[in-house]
Amino acid sequence: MLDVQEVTFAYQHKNTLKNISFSVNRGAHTCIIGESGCGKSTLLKAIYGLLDLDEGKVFWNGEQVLGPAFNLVPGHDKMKYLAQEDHLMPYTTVSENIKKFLSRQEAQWSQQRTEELLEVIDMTSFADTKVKNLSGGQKQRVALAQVLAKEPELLLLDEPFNFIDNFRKNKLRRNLFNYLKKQQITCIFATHDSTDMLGFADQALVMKEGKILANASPEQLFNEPKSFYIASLFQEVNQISAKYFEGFSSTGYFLIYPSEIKIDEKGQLSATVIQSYFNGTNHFIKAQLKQGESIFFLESHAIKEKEKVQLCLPKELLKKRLVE
Ligand SMILES: Nc1ncnc2c1ncn2[C@@H]1O[C@H](COP(=O)(O)OP(=O)(O)OP(=O)(O)O)[C@@H](O)[C@H]1O
Repeated sequence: MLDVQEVTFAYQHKNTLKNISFSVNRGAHTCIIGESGCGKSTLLKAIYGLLDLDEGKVFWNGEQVLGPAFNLVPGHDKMKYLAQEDHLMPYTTVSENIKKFLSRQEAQWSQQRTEELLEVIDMTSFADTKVKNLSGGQKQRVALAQVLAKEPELLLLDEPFNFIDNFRKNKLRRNLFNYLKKQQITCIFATHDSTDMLGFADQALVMKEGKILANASPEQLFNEPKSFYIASLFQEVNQISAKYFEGFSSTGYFLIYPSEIKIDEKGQLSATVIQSYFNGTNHFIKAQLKQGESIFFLESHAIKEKEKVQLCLPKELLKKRLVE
């Protein structure tokens, strides 16, 4: 189990991590999500022991993880950390790059493990290709296989899919997280992408300006976001004043996703359509409420500019999406 206790850290004088505490159970997958610069990479480095903390402690299975001031070789030996930049050997093949990191060297075992990891990263056909001839996304996948090769107990991944195209990303995410669950490897990964979080994390930590704003399951964060910042991690969200609805306070607002709003002649809100954007499955419609604010919703067909619509927000959602 990982136990992070009241960790505070500053690069110069500005605190980058502020009083961070959380724990992760063995085999669980935890995602750290938040806007650029909020401290995700710094938190991963703190967990791995690459930083000397100003305050607080990190424990892995009861043993304290110490920073570089106490460790000749920074980084905990039961963990592996994959940074955003890779350290591959460009003039050797993909297979050799993976083999070099295997914990044992017997030929047959080593060959089997390499083949297994090539499958996880979906690069079996590139086994004999030199790394210098790979694309950025392919290199990122080889770097991923290298950290898996060491059979870590805890895997720390910093934006592991950011150079990988959408087509490959889905398969890679499924392969990787299934492999980690099978091997009972605990994983903490930083991401900007809510799809990484929704489908593959058991627990999500939302960070903003060096603090943890929320620690919950991805479903809970999606269904009951406590702030506009949290809801916006998932998709463009509507922030609609509560004063337009009978029985609610005049200061609060509702957070409603575009897909949850329906056109209905008995709907509570009157709006005028401004523009329709085709997104492949639906049309994303921007409209203006009669009170002046913008509102976004989804429809199966495009709607002409200036057309008047009545919009309905499901009553059952209003209570749990009210932010005071
Ligand atoms: N080596 C460093 N020296 C000084 N400041 C740093 C250093 N590394 C990061 N920072 C600053 O610390 C803050 C947090 O950076 P960090 O890289 O942890 O954010 P992040 O959430 O991982 O961002 P991104 O999503 O863009 O990778 C930023 O303001 C950044 O400029």
